[in-house]
Amino acid sequence: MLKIKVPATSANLGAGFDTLGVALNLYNEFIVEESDTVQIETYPKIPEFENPDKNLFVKVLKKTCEYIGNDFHGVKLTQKINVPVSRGLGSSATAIVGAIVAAFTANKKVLTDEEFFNIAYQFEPHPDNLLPALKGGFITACVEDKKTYYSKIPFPEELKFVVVIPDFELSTEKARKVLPEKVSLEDAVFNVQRVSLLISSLVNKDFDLLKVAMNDRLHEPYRKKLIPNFDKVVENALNSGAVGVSLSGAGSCMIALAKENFEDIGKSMVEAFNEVDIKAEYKILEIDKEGVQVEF
Ligand SMILES: Nc1ncnc2c1ncn2[C@@H]1O[C@H](COP(=O)(O)OP(=O)(O)OP(=O)(O)O)[C@@H](O)[C@H]1O
Ligand SMILES: N[C@@H](CCO)C(=O)O
Repeated sequence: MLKIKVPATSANLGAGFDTLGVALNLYNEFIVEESDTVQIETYPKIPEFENPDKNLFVKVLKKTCEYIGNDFHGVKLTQKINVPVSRGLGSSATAIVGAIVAAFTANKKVLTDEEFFNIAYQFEPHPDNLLPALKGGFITACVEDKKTYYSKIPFPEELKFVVVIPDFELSTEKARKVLPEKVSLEDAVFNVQRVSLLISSLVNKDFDLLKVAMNDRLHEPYRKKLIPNFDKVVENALNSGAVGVSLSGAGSCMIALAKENFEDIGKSMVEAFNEVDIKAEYKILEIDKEGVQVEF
């Protein structure tokens, strides 16, 4: 029996589109036991996830066994799901990372980064979610000539994340379809300037710069049409003391960075969604430094 615990992630942080990601202390747990058939239980119950042909964890587990060269006979999988699904908190990355690590651990194989990406990218081509889920912490990544390069960035202990979770799903697929194929040089420069400032202001603890540094022109202007009252959520969070706010991943969650007033910020973001008749809840989270954890 293996117990795999994988953290939620928040990709982008505004200007770091497809580049930056952070692991959060909210976890999905996957309990993996030997079986000759595929049996899946989810807590809370999500019938779609109990379908052996559709479950992402099982698909990745099968593919990884094939990659390793072992026949896949079945699995008894128990999922304890705490990461909201299709909300921009890396739920798919938890399943992909969990399954790859489970298969390598069960087969007593060492997982290299290259092997990890070879398998993981067949399911999700976004290192900004995959890497924090695997390694923990705050990570910047890029892919060049099919190779992934990444580096961990120290994250200031002073900051916490206030995440507002609206009561509607937004798949990454849908949120990518609204993006333009080309952007202007002006918008590209806008983001290069801000993502550089974002990293520097976090490392140097110049938190007053984050409000500007998290601004983005590559994805949020297009995606905010899918998030009712987006601007008001941002405004309320900043007025309640957040130092920066962005969409989390591809949405629908939004995430505020703050040193204090966490409850007020969370309530104010929920209120903005409630104004347009959308139920929402908030969570106050911290960075997860460890990434995926395995218990035998
Ligand atoms: N615990 C899980 N078990 C099996 N499949 C899952 C699980 N969690 C998520 N998935 C799969 O991942 C899909 C959601 O992935 P999607 O990339 O759209 O959103 P996300 O990962 O939550 O958000 P983002 O990528 O923006 O952070 C679900 O529809 C489901 O197919
Ligand atoms: N960087 C990705 C993360 C979602 O997987 C996006 O924003 O589409």
